[in-house]
Parts: sequence; C-alpha cells; structure tokens
Amino acid sequence: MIDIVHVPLGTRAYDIRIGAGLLAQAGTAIAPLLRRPRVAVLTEARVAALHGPTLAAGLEAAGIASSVLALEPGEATKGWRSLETAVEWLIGEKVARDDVVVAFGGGVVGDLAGFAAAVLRRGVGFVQIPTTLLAQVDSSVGGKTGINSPQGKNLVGAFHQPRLVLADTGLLDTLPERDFLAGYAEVAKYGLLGDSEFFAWLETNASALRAGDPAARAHAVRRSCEMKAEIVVRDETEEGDRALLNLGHTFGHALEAATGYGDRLLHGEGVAIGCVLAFELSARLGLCSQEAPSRAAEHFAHMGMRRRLADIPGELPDADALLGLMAQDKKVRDGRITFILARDIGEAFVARDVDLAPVRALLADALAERSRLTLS
Ligand SMILES: NC(=O)c1ccc[n+]([C@@H]2O[C@H](COP(=O)([O-])OP(=O)(O)OC[C@H]3O[C@@H](n4cnc5c(N)ncnc54)[C@H](O)[C@@H]3O)[C@@H](O)[C@H]2O)c1
Ligand SMILES: O=C(O)C(=O)C[C@@H](O)[C@H](O)[C@H](O)COP(=O)(O)O
Ligand SMILES: [Zn+2]
Repeated sequence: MIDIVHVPLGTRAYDIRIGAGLLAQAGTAIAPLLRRPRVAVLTEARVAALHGPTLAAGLEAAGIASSVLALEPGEATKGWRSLETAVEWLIGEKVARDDVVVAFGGGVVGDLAGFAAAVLRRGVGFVQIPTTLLAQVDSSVGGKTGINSPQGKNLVGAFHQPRLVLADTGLLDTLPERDFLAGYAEVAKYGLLGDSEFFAWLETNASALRAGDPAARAHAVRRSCEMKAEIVVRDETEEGDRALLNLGHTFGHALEAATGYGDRLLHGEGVAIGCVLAFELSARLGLCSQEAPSRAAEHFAHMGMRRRLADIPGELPDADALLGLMAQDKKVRDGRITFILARDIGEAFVARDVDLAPVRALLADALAERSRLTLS
C-alpha cells in the first residue's frame, strides 16, 4: 500500500510517497518531472552497493538513463570538499536547469545533494529518495539543505524544496540498529513537540517498529511526515513555528560540533540527548512537571538509546564551551539563543528569552553526572 502526504507549498508543492517497494518503480514516478530521459544520482558507497541496482533497474524500466556519483558514507561527507566534488561532477555531467538531480541516501546525502542542486546554475530540481528512517521521517521533507562547518552544524545552506520524495520503507530492512535508533529520535521528537497521543502510541508500538512491522513503520513514517509538512507549510523559512522541529537540536548540534561530526555521536543521538535536556530545562524553569523529562528519558532508555551526556564516549568540553557552540545556532536572535521548551509531552513552544544561568547549571550537572558514571 502506498501512502501519499502532500506538501501544499504553492508553486513548490510536492508529494511524499511512502510504501514498501517504491524504489523499483522510481522511474515511473520520476518520469513526469523530466524534460529528457536522464537523471544524475548523488549517493554514497554503502547505499549504492545495497540498493543501487534496484534504483538503476527501476529507472531503466522507464527508459531513463542515469549517471551516478557515490561519495563516502558518513557525516564527514556533509562538508565543503564533498560539495565541491558533487557540484563539479554535476557540471561535468552537463546537468541543466530543467534536469533533475536524485538524492539517494540518508540525511547526509539528502542535505548535500539538495544544496548542490540549489546552487548549481542557481537552482535545478531534485528528487529525494531517502534510505534511512531519519531521512524518511525528517530530512527529505521541508527543503532545508546544506553542509556543516567546523564552527557549527548546517551553517552553510539554502531552502530548496524537492519536487518529489519517494520513501521506500522496505529499504529500512538493511539499516543497522544504531542508525535506526538515531532516526527514531526524530520520530519521537514529533510526539514530544506536538502530539502526545503519537508519543503514547510510540511507547506502545516502538518495539514493533524496530522489529520491522510494516503497519507500524507505515504509521510512524506517515504521521511524522504529516506533522513536518504541516509545520513547514505554516512557516517554510523558519521565521517562527518551524523552529519547533528544532526541539533538542540546540543542545544536540553543539554536541555534534564538540564531537567532530563523526562516529562518536550521530545526529539523531544528539537529538535524543538534546530532547531530554530541553525537557529537563523546562522542568527546572517550572514550565512542566518532572514527569515529562523522566518519561522521555525512560522511553529512550527502554529503546536502548543514548539519552545522557554520559552516553557519549571520549572527552567533552565544559559547560561554557558548550554554550559557546550553542551561540552559533541559526535560531540566535538579537544575540540571544532561542530554545524549544515544553509545558508537557506534546506541548513544545519557542522561547526567545531564556536566561543562560539555568542552562549553564543544567549542562554542568549533566557533565558532573557523566564524570560520576564514567568513574564508577
Ligand atoms: N534537512 C533536514 O531537515 C534534516 C533533518 C534531520 C536531519 N538532517 C541531517 O541528516 C543527517 C543524518 O542523516 P542520517 O541519520 O540518515 O545519516 P546518514 O545519511 O549518514 O546515514 C546513516 C548511515 O546509514 C547508512 N545507510 C543509509 N541507508 C541505508 C540502508 N537503507 N541500509 C543500510 N545502511 C544505510 C549510511 O551509509 C550511513 O552509514 C545529519 O547531517 C542531519 O543534520 C537534516
Ligand atoms: O526541518 C527543520 O526545520 C528541522 O529543524 C529538522 C531537524 O531535524 C534537522 O536536523 C534540521 O536540519 C536542523 O536544522 P537547523 O536549521 O537547526 O540546522
Ligand atoms: Zn534533526
């Protein structure tokens, strides 16, 4: 069964198609977007090896020729060097303004390829074929594209909406457990930020989701995409409400920068830890009861997810240095860091007037807990 979530953004509207087996039909889905039967596929080596032949056959079956550039897997690929490689390759392939670039991979490939498409000849169209849970529920939707810089996450980028998203949920069968759990953090984020019923559903059904239950997968991906689409349509360029999708990210992005964008901490792991910190901060500020952060942390623990600073291996900087990294956040307004706080599970809001003293204290306590747990 195929689900369709429409993203009604006027001239930039598009569909998100969700279902098992979509990759094999990619050619039929993409063909109506093409002026000539040819696409350039940006991907990475692991995805290319596992699922490249199915995509190639699906395109060929619809008479579409494809050329492929497979980059190195991993977050380090989302940087200047790969951007240069990708854009120069697309130029070499003579990809024109009315051609389509296909982003085939997880969030790293999606963000990088989307940004390459945004800057190539001042903008060519692109299609997202997300292959991770994270990419199917979050990064392939909404048009945030970009790369990291050493100073901070996604500091260079553009809003550039895809023309179509094809989320083949069958591809999740090959996803490693750690990457599944990282993506699951973004799924749980939707419940935590705006839908307590969905969070309760996840508390009951996340194990089935992890085990690959098709109905659970379809529901989790569809509900996440619906929520993201609804927020993006309200505020495409993050003037206000879209920042809700950043729940956990102010902390998480600083932790990713502090750990060097690598294997020590995946994006979704930083988001899970950041969500617990954001709820903990909300409780300390008297905005919600202590039950809310405890419930989030307990669910993540039950899933075997990273949820505390203590779960990050290696050295971490002190609280002030982490605050320094958070000051690079794109939500900074009038020189002040914006936080996403919550009144309860499912009731997040954008807070622009948070005093930094309790944030520093929270980080210092979390770092102290980390030292205690590491020593014991
Ligand atoms: N643009 C947005 O709105 C948005 C939203 C959320 C996250 N992001 C970004 O997404 C990135 C993280 O994305 P990610 O978690 O998908 O990471 P990723 O792209 O690095 O993929 C994770 C791992 O899974 C492997 N993989 C991908 N598909 C697979 C499959 N089907 N089977 C087996 N292995 C597979 C990859 O090789 C990689 O090792 C971060 O850079 C984050 O900032 C962007
Ligand atoms: O789409 C959004 O808006 C999000 O914030 C989704 C996040 O999950 C995602 O990680 C996004 O890339 C973060 O954006 P940034 O603007 O904080 O870099
Ligand atoms: Zn994210």
